[in-house]
Amino acid sequence: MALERTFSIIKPDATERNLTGAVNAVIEAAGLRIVAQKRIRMTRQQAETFYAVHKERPFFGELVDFMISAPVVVQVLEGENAIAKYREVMGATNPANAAEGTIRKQFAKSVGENSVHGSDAAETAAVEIAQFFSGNEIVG
Ligand SMILES: Nc1ncnc2c1ncn2[C@@H]1O[C@H](COP(=O)(O)OP(=O)(O)OP(=O)(O)O)[C@@H](O)[C@H]1O
Repeated sequence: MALERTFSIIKPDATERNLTGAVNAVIEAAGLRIVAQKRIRMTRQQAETFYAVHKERPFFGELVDFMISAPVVVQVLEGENAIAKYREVMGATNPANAAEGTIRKQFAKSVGENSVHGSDAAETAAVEIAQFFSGNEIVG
């Protein structure tokens, strides 16, 4: 299986509680390599663009406000089957439904403040990576 890349965000609820390293430890223990990473404060426009697929959902405003409420860490993760593997490592969207050992089970506060994002498919991974990183910032 070829190496694959996925896009990850360590969300404001996690950066605020100083959990960046703890989340990264779970990522690395799962065999995923962090090939790009930066801490940023998302603009409202970046957050709205990133979550545009959810713009008709009732929680959209709350989601955008949350994503700009504190810094986030954006990342590119690389590994075999990285997209599916990271979704597994993150756990279910709602931490109440997340499996033991997953990032969301360990750290998420609620369905909204759920500590991490991970791309759901190869096409979205490519778009999301390109929204936040230029090619020379990714070092595999
Ligand atoms: N019912 C809800 N109330 C508040 N926020 C929600 C709700 N459902 C989803 N969200 C927020 O919107 C994000 C995107 O929802 P989606 O259903 O795509 O979940 P996901 O694919 O597990 O998460 P992500 O896209 O962040 O990896 C969730 O991670 C969460 O932060």
